[in-house]
Amino acid sequence: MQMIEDKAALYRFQKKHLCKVRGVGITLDVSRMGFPESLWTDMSPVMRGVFEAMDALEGGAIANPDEERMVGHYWLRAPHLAPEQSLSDAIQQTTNDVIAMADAVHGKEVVPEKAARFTELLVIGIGGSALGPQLTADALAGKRNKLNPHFLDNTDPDGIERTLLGLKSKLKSTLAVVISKSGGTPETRNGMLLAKAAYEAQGLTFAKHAIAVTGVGSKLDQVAEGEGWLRRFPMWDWVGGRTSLMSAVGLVPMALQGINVRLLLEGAALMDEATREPDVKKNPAARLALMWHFATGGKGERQMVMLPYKDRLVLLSKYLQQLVMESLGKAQTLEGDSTKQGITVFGNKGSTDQHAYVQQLRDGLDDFFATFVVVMQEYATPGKRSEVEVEPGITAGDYLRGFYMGTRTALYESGRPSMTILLDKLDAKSLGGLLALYERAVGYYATLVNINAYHQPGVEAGKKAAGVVLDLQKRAVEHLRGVGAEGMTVEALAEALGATEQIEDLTFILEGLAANKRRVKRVRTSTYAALS
Ligand SMILES: O=P(O)(O)OC[C@H]1O[C@](O)(CO)[C@@H](O)[C@@H]1O
Repeated sequence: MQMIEDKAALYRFQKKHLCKVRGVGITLDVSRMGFPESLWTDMSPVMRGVFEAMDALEGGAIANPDEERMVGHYWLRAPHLAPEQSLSDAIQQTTNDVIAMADAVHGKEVVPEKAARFTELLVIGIGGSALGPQLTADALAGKRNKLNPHFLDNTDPDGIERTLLGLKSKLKSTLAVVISKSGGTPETRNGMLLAKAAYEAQGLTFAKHAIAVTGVGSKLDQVAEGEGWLRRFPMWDWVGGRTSLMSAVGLVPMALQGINVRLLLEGAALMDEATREPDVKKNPAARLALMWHFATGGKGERQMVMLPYKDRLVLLSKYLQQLVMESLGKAQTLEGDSTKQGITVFGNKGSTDQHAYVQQLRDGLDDFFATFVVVMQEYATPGKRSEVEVEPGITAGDYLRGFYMGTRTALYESGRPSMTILLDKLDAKSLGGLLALYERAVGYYATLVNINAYHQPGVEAGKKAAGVVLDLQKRAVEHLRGVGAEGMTVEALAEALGATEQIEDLTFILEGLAANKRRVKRVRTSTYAALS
């Protein structure tokens, strides 16, 4: 990495290369990335093609060729840019409907079956249908939420039970929002069915407490319609799960919690305007993508370590993990040639990480670049508290900024690249801007390395394989039922089911059922029988 030893020269370099988006209060500082000054000019011709591809995408091209879909998340915050009037109308109508619905819930026009008002919000979804709402719920929570958010984002029965038990006496005043673009994701379906059972166990009708966000006509949509749920909001095939926060997927939970969704959309729209700038030096998303490209050699050679110095942003790295890794982790170029692409993302929060993995970042493997996310204003309303001084003239917040600066310097001194994203303050507008910045940087980077950022074929492979395993379980249990108390060895069972190649899976299935005292017991080593 190209270092600038002289502090005054480094300061001049930093000032020269700062990129500010004033309307959203976000500044990108790439001065510690160790790049040559010629990079912007060298990459400008390549970036022209990248900008053209983005223009085409925003204009409604089939930018996701494998799924033959348009890619329209930028229209969600600028509906007038959608390529068809019907799409603009649908976006505007949905946003208005979501806000009106949340107002009706807050104003007690929509009330639960057996309680005076809704006070809790149970969001059921996974991946792109959970990570954004989880991030915003934590980052933008007010002193008092209009509805308090809770999440079911897995098919772990213990995790689900824990959340539902936590809600127990409040379930009657809990509004469940089930979110699934496809409407067929098993984890979400399972969470919904377990939640439904909990409502019913308390004599409550789930439908009178439930809202669906899903594709029109999906399995979930049919269930919601058939059972007469409170509301259904649409999700469109031209919005990817990992970029769906600004569709009904994110707007419904955010609006119900009491977050100003219009401000979030405004921040994203402002960032979109700034990142459409064709001059690389003035375009923060282009700079970000180029920094990733420079740092990783365009081959993912370094990992992206996210270090937000803000507790409220602790979920940012999880959110970006999906956005970046599901988008960029690809095996084929756009032409179908073999490649191995991706950038590994991890992180937690500063300065907490100082006491965990920063030791390795400073002294160990040189295989990453750090991204510090720093929020200048400590509280939403500065100057309104009498601050505790932890040392004469020094507060906890001073320490937080001090640790950021200290860690940045320590990394630089050991030749480790880092960049900083500085937020003037954290609110719906700046968070909308920050997420829009990453969305576009991911899009630009994908074009730089010539891949489709908008599909996820690898995930589908795992889902199919899980389906095969569950089918094997059903057949195994059925067969053991006909065998009697003496049971069968796993080898004999595999033979009988014509599944000798799946004997490892079969063993794990039987062990899992026996461990949970469900349907199967182990009678001897490697021998199982059906539970009577
Ligand atoms: O919203 P859905 O269709 O339930 O999908 C949830 C998530 O599953 C994925 O397809 C990956 O399994 C993500 O891309 C998506 O965000």
